[in-house]
Amino acid sequence: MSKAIIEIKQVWKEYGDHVVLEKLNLNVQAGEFISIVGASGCGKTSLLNMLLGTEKQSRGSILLDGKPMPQEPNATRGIVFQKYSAFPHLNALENVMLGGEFASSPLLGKVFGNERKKLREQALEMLTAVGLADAALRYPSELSGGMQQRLAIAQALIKEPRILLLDEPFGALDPGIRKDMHKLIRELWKKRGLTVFMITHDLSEGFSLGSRVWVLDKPRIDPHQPERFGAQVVYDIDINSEHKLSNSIQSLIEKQQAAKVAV
Ligand SMILES: Nc1ncnc2c1ncn2[C@@H]1O[C@H](COP(=O)(O)OP(=O)(O)OP(=O)(O)O)[C@@H](O)[C@H]1O
Repeated sequence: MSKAIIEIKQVWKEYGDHVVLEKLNLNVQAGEFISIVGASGCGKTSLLNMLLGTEKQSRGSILLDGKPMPQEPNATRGIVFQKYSAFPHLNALENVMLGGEFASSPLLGKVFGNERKKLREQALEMLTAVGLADAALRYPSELSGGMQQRLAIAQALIKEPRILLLDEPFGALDPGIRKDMHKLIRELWKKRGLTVFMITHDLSEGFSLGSRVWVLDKPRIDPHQPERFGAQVVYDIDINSEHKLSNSIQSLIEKQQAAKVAV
C-alpha cells in the first residue's frame, strides 16, 4: 500500500470542557474522495478546519506526507465553503487571479509583469475548467448561486492544491444545479488526482460522490453531561470494495430522501 497523504493519530478536539471529537485514527491515501456525514454539531467542520490548519487538535497528531500538518492554510490545501463571498468589486477573473497572487506572493498579494500575464492565463484556464469562461468578466453579483460555487472552486484550484476541502459546497443549490456540480467535481477530482474531503448533509450525495464515507457519531452518551463524550468515525465505508451498499445504509438514504419529500 502506498504511503498515506494524511494520517490522523489519536486525535481529540475539545473546546474547554466540551469534547467534540475523540480518538480519531484514520489514514487517507492520495486520490481518495472522502465524504463526511453526521448529525448537525457532531464536529464535521472542526475536523475539516484541522485538515485546513485553521484549528489545532487538542490531542494527538495529524500528519501530511508523514510530517506534522502546517498550522496555517497553505497552497497544499484549497477550501470551498457553502456560502461563497467573492470580492464584489472584482470580476470573476480578478477574483481567481487574486487567489493565485496570494499563493505566489503571500506578503504583497500582488504579482507583476510576465508573472501576472501567466497568472491571468492560468486563471482563464481554471474558469474554463469549471465552465465559467464566458463569465470571466462578470462581477459576483451578476452570477447565479451555481456559478458562484464554480468560481469558488476555480479560486481554490488556482493554487494547485493536492487536497481539496469542501464544506457543504452544494448545500444551497437547487437539485438540477447540484447534479451539474457533482459531474464537475468528479471530473476535477479524477483529472487532477486530488484528494478530496467533502462534508455533506445529503447521504445520497455522500455515497454517490465519495470513494469512501466517514459517518461521525457519538458511540457513548452521558445524558447528564452531553458534552462529556465526543464523536468518532463510527462507520468507515470503502465504496469501491462494497459491491452493494448494505441494506441499513441504503434504508438510511431512502429515509432521508423520504423526509426531504415530506418537507
Ligand atoms: N470555536 C469554537 N468554540 C467553541 N465551540 C465550538 C467552536 N467551533 C465549534 N464549536 C462547537 O463544536 C461542536 C461541533 O461544531 P462543528 O461546526 O464542527 O459541527 P458540524 O458537525 O460541522 O455542525 P453542522 O453540521 O451544524 O455544520 C458544536 O457544538 C459547536 O458549537
